[in-house]
Amino acid sequence: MSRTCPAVLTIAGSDSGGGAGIQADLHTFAACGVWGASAITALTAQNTLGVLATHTVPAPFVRAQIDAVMQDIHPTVWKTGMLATTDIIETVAHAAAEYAIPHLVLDPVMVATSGDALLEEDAHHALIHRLLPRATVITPNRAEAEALTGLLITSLDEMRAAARILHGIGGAAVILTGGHIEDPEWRGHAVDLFFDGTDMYLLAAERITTTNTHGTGCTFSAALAASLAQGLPLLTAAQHAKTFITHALRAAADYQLGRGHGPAGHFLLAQSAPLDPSLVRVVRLGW
Ligand SMILES: Nc1ncnc2c1ncn2[C@@H]1O[C@H](COP(=O)(O)OP(=O)(O)OP(=O)(O)O)[C@@H](O)[C@H]1O
Ligand SMILES: Cc1ncc(COP(=O)(O)O)c(N)n1
Repeated sequence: MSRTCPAVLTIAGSDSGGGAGIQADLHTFAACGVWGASAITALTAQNTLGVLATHTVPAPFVRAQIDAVMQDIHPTVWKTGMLATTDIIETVAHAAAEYAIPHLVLDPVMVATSGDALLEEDAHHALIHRLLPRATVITPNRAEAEALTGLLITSLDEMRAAARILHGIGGAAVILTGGHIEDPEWRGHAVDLFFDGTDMYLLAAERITTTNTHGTGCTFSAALAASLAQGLPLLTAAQHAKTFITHALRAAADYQLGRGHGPAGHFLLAQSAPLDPSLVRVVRLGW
């Protein structure tokens, strides 16, 4: 008897260096044991030092890729990364509505670690008003949450305020990732904030000392999408994603790939011990 294979569709940009975007997503899906299909929104000529050039895919061709995957492979979870333009955002929002996709993980990619723009300025409005209302969960980092809310976010309290605003905009759950935030009470930890409109939790794990952080946000949200495709509830999926990225950053801490920010070690995970969920502390907060 044949088994169903959990599958995720990532709709994102290609990183020629392999550390972020579509490539990070597919590495992560494979490491998490789910099938990864892809619809590419843009080609970036990129390495660990930065983005040298971008070539955007026309929106109808993004739609053609989505249709080809959906009419045959039927992934139940979509994950979006670099969407580049308003046209592509609107195309993805339409398609998500037409296919009544059960879970959409929206990683609101705007700017690369290197500082290069990955989303047109005038596309922020479409991201908030067209796609966010279709999402199950949005996974902004500090800079993205600041751009979407207008708040300055330097502490856990400000993360909580931003999560409440973001939830209020589109009704999606929020996981505000705190790789670039150091709350004084949580020194030495990388802390993410989870808010689904009912419960607020903090997810904390050791902060790994490494410059190999390229694609960290993509990897976290891809692991989240993979866990949803495997049927885990959202908070459990978030815990798994946090465990996965902590292991992947640990695995990457002592190797060198490129001269800039090297990638997380998705592939090294397969060579080491199984994931240890006790690495992540989950603390319930009032809101
Ligand atoms: N140095 C670190 N040690 C441990 N975990 C980290 C570290 N940096 C980031 N993380 C974790 O990685 C995930 C993504 O975090 P982050 O907020 O850095 O996303 P991002 O800014 O989109 O990533 P990127 O650096 O790729 O742009 C979160 O779970 C965060 O807590
Ligand atoms: C195609 C693509 N998608 C996403 C990112 C963000 O990743 P990071 O913030 O680590 O640069 C990127 N650099 N390139």
